[in-house]
Amino acid sequence: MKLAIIGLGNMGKAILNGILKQKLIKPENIIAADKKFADPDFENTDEYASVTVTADNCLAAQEADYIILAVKPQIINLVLEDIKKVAAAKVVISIAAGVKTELLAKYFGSRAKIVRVMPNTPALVAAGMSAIYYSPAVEADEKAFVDQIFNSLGKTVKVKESEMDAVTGLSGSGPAFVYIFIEALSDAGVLKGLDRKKALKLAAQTVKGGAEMVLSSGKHPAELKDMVCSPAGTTITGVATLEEQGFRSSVVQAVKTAAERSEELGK
Ligand SMILES: NC(=O)C1=CN([C@@H]2O[C@H](COP(=O)(O)OP(=O)(O)OC[C@H]3O[C@@H](n4cnc5c(N)ncnc54)[C@H](O)[C@@H]3O)[C@@H](O)[C@H]2O)C=CC1
Ligand SMILES: O=C(O)[C@@H]1CCC=N1
Repeated sequence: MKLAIIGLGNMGKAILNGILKQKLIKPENIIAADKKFADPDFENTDEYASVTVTADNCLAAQEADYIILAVKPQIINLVLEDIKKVAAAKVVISIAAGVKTELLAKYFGSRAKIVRVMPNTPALVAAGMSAIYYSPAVEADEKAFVDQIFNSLGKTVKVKESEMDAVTGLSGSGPAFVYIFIEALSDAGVLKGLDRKKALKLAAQTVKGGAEMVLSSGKHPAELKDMVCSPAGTTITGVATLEEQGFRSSVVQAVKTAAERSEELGK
């Protein structure tokens, strides 16, 4: 199986490097296309050394059986124009926020094999979360291969296409919200006298540990929170402050507005 990845920015690179680390597809079967490769100053450093690189989207699409579109929603039409003549019978996997299968079908036809995936950047360390929607024409063996790609990068979940904007606001954008939380936790540690390195380690491992508890204990987050809160203790004092400061509602608004932006991008 040959895979083309078109758009090697933050997410395209996370997917490529994740796949290479997991050794799921041999590097010689991967072709990476990005307009930046046409830049005379571009150096094919270690990052891409093992895969074929090109600035020609059409060539990449022509060579491949599976094509991942990892370009910004705002320019996806340009890329679809580039590849429409050669990609109609292939499996086209778009990760672009908001871009609907309806738009892709305008280029490849209503019976095209279109997949929408909303991954996230922790794919780079095999801790990604990808939501997948298959259009009806995608065959079982093709679904199995796409599942395998994204399972190798972390966890996957199947969603309806109508759920994609919500997923984008939550797990697509979510890592940025989590990083801000981790940064704020470690800032607070520094404020209270810890050195930065120690504070960051304490903060990141605490978030990781909390996530592991939710995923593996089967307990509701509220119950896990209650287990940390001693009567008149330190934690409930901090929890009361978070509630006073509107932490919960800030998070809800962040995901809601991110999801709404995804809806807008799809119009
Ligand atoms: N960054 C993230 O965490 C996530 C991004 N996505 C989606 O992934 C897509 C890419 O996002 P990022 O990687 O963040 O963007 P980015 O801006 O980092 O990367 C986009 C890449 O596309 C290349 N490009 C621009 N025009 C091109 C063209 N005509 N032909 C070929 N390549 C071209 C750029 O040179 C750049 O390397 C977007 O649609 C976004 O919605 C989805 C999930 C998470
Ligand atoms: O910010 C964005 O638009 C993309 C989609 C999800 C994460 N990053």
